[in-house]
Amino acid sequence: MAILQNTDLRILVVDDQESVRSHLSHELLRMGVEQVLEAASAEEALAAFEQHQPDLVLLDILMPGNNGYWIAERIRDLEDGRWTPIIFLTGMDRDEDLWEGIRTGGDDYLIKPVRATVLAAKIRAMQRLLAMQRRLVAVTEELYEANRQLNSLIERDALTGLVNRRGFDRVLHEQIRLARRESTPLTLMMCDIDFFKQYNDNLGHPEGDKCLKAVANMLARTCQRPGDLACRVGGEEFALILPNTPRSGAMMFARALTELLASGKLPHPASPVSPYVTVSGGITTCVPDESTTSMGMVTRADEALYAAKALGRNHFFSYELQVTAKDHLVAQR
Ligand SMILES: Nc1nc2c(ncn2[C@@H]2O[C@H](COP(=O)(O)OP(=O)(O)OP(=O)(O)O)[C@@H](O)[C@H]2O)c(=O)[nH]1
Repeated sequence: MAILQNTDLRILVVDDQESVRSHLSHELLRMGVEQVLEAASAEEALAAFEQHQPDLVLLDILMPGNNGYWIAERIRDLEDGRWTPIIFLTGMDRDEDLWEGIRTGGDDYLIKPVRATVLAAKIRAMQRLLAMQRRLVAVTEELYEANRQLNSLIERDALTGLVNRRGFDRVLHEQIRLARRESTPLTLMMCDIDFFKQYNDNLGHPEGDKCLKAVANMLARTCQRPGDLACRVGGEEFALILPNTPRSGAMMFARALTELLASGKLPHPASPVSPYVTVSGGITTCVPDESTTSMGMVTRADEALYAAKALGRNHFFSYELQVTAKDHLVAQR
């Protein structure tokens, strides 16, 4: 009669004696175990363990070659965050043997001959522990995923969907470290919608929100490489973190953004500089060294943005560019 319930259990029986293995297999199947695997040596046991990942192992101790203690230790090494119950089934009845069995990784220790009901009870107890352990793993994974989602929400701007100031601070810090380690150029671009106050005053706050979303969308579209990141760092202020981007690349980026905005033709009836929405941008590029900080880069980009505004807005400005680009890009020094 099947005395074990819900036994989709796969059990590995390790014993060098064929008669013991087949007797145990027969008993286990009679109890209701779904599948029994047999191994006659340490090598066979480990191969079967790796290939079939049994739910439980019944392990003899005295065998030619490596013994059961050795197998238990290897099994514990092979488990990667998992836990497989191991029950020793042996004729060795000294307390020291039992101690060694538990020490090397066994979870229980039974002395042969073992009555079927006792074995079934022990397996049942292990099944319960196994179910708890699996639930714990599942809950840990759920928690990890929930935490990941929470973190990404915390770093997201609700209106535009871009990374917010908090995420910007973290990523910029990380990218400075990375660029310093790899000696690669890092570009930071701070952008600001021109005369946005007038936009709001003229068309109303809801339209202002739509405009912010549209500009955010364009910024995100301009970020084409996987490392590029568009962020909303303030009301109508955006930042772009562009790893591995030298000054020439920063200039191309600014041009692409300006062209995208120009083609978008978002009406801005209150703007003194254009009938359409424009942005100004401050750019800084460097190969970070020990003295480079997030705050230093942001300050430098902000100063460049201020200069771009002073030049009449609808400009990108960098203190570090060597050449003057046509139209909207201005370089100095
Ligand atoms: N619609 C909307 N407006 C916002 C939001 N956050 C900030 N603003 C507005 O953005 C405007 C920013 O104004 P200013 O800092 O004077 O900037 P500006 O008018 O663009 O001037 P310049 O940058 O010098 O061209 C303010 O009117 C804010 O109310 C938002 O989430 N939605």
